[in-house]
Amino acid sequence: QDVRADKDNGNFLESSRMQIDSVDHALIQLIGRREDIVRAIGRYKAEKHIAPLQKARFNEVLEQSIAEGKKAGLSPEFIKTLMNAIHEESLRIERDSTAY
Ligand SMILES: C=C(O[C@@H]1C=C(C(=O)O)C=C[C@H]1O)C(=O)O
Repeated sequence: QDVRADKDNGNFLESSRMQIDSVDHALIQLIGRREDIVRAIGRYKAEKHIAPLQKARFNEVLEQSIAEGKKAGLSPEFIKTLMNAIHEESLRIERDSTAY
């Protein structure tokens, strides 16, 4: 059962959840911005006949993200899961971009 207003006298939960909603909003906007760039790369690659998947580049992205995650107290396993999910979406978008 979810804890709501009755047990949240100082509104700690409510205000913390508002902060989470705001961070989530920013997170989604940022991922959208990232994928806009990917879409442009996808169009460029289609024109030049370059494959969407670039393993060496993605490994670089992964390593950089794992290092950044470490500074932010996030586990390498979590960063790998997160970045792999984002990368999957990138590849989907790039394959779509060839249609434009
Ligand atoms: C965006 C690119 O295309 C793909 C997507 C990547 C990403 O989302 O970071 C990285 C490498 C590629 O597999 C790229 O080649 O840079």
